[in-house]
Amino acid sequence: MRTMLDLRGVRVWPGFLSRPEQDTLLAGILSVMEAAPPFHPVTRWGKAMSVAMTSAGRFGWFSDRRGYRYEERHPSGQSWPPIPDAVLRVWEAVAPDARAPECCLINLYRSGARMGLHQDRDEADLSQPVVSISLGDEALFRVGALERGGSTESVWLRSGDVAVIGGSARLVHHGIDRVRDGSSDLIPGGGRINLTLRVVT
Ligand SMILES: O=C(O)CCC(=O)C(=O)O
Ligand SMILES: [Fe+2]
Repeated sequence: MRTMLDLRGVRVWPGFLSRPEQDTLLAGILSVMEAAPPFHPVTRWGKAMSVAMTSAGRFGWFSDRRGYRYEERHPSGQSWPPIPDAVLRVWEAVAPDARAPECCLINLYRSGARMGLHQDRDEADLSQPVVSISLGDEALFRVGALERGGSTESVWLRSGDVAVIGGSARLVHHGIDRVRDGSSDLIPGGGRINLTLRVVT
């Protein structure tokens, strides 16, 4: 029996993936990163994000001075690589009723990277969940409310944990306050990789 935590409606399964499963996922993601190298998107305000990103799937998440959006091509001009099968299996296991994911956003947190509180709202169909897979160093994940401000709750996400941001929690504010350097040996060069699978259209 798996345990599930409920964090303001965000469902978290600690230890969802075994170490061999994490290794398989990581191998697929490292080949995506070779074909579509991570880059630091720039926000509307002209500031580069501390998290490096790339994507797999039909769409990739992108930001520059024009704002946040999904793009069909990596900045190199090439289409994004396909989402690895092992990653799709996780989506099917935790979101069996959902449509097929169209984007796997790959967030690479090297030392000092963080992600401020935000909502995932660049997708057209908000009835579809966002599935998040954590690999590598532990990260302090903060979840707030649907509205801005108010109280928040945090949990450490560890390598192999899976979270689903869906249903009534689909638009909750969330972010990564900090990552514990050296807490995992999974990622070559250290750090954390988070995958978020999304239906975009
Ligand atoms: O890194 C994480 O665990 C969260 C990532 C996230 O919220 C996002 O990519 O929108
Ligand atoms: Fe998010």
